[in-house]
Amino acid sequence: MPQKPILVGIAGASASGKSLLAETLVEELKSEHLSVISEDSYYKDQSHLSMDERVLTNYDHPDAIDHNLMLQHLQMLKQGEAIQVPTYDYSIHNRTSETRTVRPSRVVIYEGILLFVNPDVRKQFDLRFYMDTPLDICLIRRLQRDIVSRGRDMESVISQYMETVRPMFQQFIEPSRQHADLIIPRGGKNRIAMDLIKTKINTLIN
Ligand SMILES: Nc1ncnc2c1ncn2[C@@H]1O[C@H](COP(=O)(O)OP(=O)(O)O)[C@@H](O)[C@H]1O
Ligand SMILES: O=c1ccn([C@@H]2O[C@H](COP(=O)(O)O)[C@@H](O)[C@H]2O)c(=O)[nH]1
Repeated sequence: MPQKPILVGIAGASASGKSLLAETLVEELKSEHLSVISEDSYYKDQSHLSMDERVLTNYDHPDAIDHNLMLQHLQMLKQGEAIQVPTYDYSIHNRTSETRTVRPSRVVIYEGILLFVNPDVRKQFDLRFYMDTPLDICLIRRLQRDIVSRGRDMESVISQYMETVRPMFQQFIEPSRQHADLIIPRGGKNRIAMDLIKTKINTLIN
């Protein structure tokens, strides 16, 4: 009988601490039981566009993400099947030619800004968490992270933030918090929230 994993979704603004929460759960729970997948892996292929055109894509709009493929993957995991997750390179704003095999571990965590916007996708998650970190803190963290790790400069991070990141947060991401089971204030270092989530996941695993 194939294993049917528990699917966990962590949504919230960019740089709200979604990845940190997911990574901390992997560290603190038995890691062989957990896999983490980023929604960013599902950005649509942009090989047909030049670099100048890719820079203009609105990466915070639901249309930028292949939620059909994500839905198919979530359903496959539920049936105990392994999936081939695309890999994404932020420095070229495109998928690479590689994929990553993810097997249906006991718990599969998806983290991403737009996970709860599409009704078919969000209903696949058994547990839905929303990181409720103040936007000014997210912006400061995003500036640091994107310059250090995603090959960006300050001017491009700020202009993208004003043109798309903030308006799309207000239009799509913030309203999607109503679909969460648990709202997590202060982000990925909220010890009490972390312990509650670990207890819940342990109960479901055992
Ligand atoms: N509670 C926190 N305190 C300090 N730094 C944090 C906290 N949460 C996240 N960070 C840092 O902020 C940046 C963005 O966090 P990350 O988890 O990558 O956000 P997301 O996955 O939501 O985009 C990272 O550099 C991370 O280490
Ligand atoms: O090519 C790209 C792809 C995405 N982005 C930005 O990434 C964030 C989502 O990732 P988080 O890890 O949740 O921050 C989104 O706000 C996009 O604007 C990008 O800049 N370039």
